[in-house]
Amino acid sequence: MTRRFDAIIVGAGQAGPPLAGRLTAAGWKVALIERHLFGGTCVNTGCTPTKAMVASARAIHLARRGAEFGFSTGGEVVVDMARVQARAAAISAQSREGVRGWLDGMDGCTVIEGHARFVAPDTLAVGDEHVSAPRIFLDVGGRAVVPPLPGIDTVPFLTNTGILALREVPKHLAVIGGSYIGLEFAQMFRRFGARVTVVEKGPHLVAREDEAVSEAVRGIVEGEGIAVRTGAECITLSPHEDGVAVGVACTEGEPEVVASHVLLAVGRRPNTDDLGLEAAGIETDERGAICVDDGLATTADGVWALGDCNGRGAFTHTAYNDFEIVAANLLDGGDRRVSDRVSGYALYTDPPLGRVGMTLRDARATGRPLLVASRPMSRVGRAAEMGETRGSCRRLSMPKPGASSARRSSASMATRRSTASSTPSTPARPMTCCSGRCRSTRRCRN
Ligand SMILES: Cc1cc2nc3c(=O)[nH]c(=O)nc-3n(C[C@H](O)[C@H](O)[C@H](O)COP(=O)(O)OP(=O)(O)OC[C@H]3O[C@@H](n4cnc5c(N)ncnc54)[C@H](O)[C@@H]3O)c2cc1C
Ligand SMILES: NC(=O)c1ccc[n+]([C@@H]2O[C@H](COP(=O)([O-])OP(=O)(O)OC[C@H]3O[C@@H](n4cnc5c(N)ncnc54)[C@H](O)[C@@H]3O)[C@@H](O)[C@H]2O)c1
Repeated sequence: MTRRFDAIIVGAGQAGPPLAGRLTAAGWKVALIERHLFGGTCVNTGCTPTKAMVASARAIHLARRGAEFGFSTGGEVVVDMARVQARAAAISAQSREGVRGWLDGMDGCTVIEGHARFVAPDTLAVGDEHVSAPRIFLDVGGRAVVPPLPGIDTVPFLTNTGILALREVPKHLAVIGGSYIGLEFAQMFRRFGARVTVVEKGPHLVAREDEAVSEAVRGIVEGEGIAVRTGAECITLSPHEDGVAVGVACTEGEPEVVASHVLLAVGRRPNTDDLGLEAAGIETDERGAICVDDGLATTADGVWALGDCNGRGAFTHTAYNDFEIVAANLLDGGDRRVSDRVSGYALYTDPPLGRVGMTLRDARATGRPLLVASRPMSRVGRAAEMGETRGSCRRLSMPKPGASSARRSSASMATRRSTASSTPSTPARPMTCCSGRCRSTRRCRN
């Protein structure tokens, strides 16, 4: 039997539930299919538990700095990892139940639990059942990449999911990958009391940023006692009596790091390999990201892809903004485009790194005149009062072609007040449709 709806949404992550809300409010009959945890990555194994743990780590860090602020805790700060873990899990659970309750109570929304797979362009199978609709929205997210590092099959390792279940502080955590996930976990576990080594194959940490920003971040984490090994292009893993031997012999320094635990934080891949996309004629690029046009339509009529699975952003705020674009275009007669989005980035180390708009490197590459203003946090009065003088803030401005005053600007800052993660809607640089192979460019435009 096939159940018919006006629309089907696959995935209850960051874009699916709000889209269900808008569509049902417009009178559509909607099916929302989720195969695992409501709220998706962000709520269950991403933003929510990690930021809860970042908060524990920061409280612990501040307690250790008590003397500086004028108090004493009467001895060494003792970390109870099981309680840190339980606190984060409870905050996640509350959010997950909130998403589930919202969908269950949504008039016109049918929640179906199970793995969805296309069997025809307008039909998905979920277990023994078939559901069909003229409009289908994919919000299937992604999962941690596990690269074929030599020895990977011979040792235990963690990803962002497994590390959240640790109830004891690792003796020595080796973090492979020095970007968002790697650095957030590296700093929090260092503050929990672990020895931590970050192993990054590129020459810099957080390589999307300007070199000076990357080096400032490196200085901050090294200042807390985290060892950083960059340029580690030939990492090997092998069993060791004390855990895992991580070979980093290709760089200067010790050729091997022996860790009790290894975290892989080397990127994410979209959950598109088991969706039956070929049955609907939906194309993907070489990373498995679904090819979409500027309005997030896929290469199949009546199918859209939102969030991490379309490769056009990998943040909660970009997934949510995808929902806003699709809903505005379908329901409000809008003509919103992904290429109109100014990307905002936030790395929740402490101090956090926030950036909206271009890097200095990209701005310089335009060849246009630039105004650059920067200030170390050590020269900001409020930062000194808060004891938060690490890092700096910077603002870039460039005149619009033909305009006399500086109109476009970007800002990056590593400061306590840079934690906003919303995305402004002023024009940004153009983005390409797909990151690589796209057999059809019918819907792909810059
Ligand atoms: C450790 C970590 C920390 C992060 N921290 C931040 C942060 O601080 N700020 C930020 O902006 N971003 C952060 N992110 C990124 C953020 O979590 C993602 O960008 C966001 O969750 C993407 O939302 P989504 O809706 O695209 O996908 P997801 O949230 O991954 O949701 C996809 C859902 O689809 C379901 N699904 C998949 N396939 C199927 C199928 N075939 N049938 C049925 N259901 C299916 C999945 O079970 C899942 O529930 C973090 C990510 C990680 C891993
Ligand atoms: N604060 C946030 O908003 C936040 C937090 C966590 C995750 N996220 C999202 O999740 C995505 C994934 O994060 P991520 O940090 O895993 O990936 P990433 O793509 O941001 O960075 C991966 C890092 O691993 C390195 N790397 C790749 N292969 C390697 C190898 N074999 N050995 C050593 N290093 C290697 C890369 O050079 C890069 O520095 C991010 O792009 C981001 O969008 C966001």
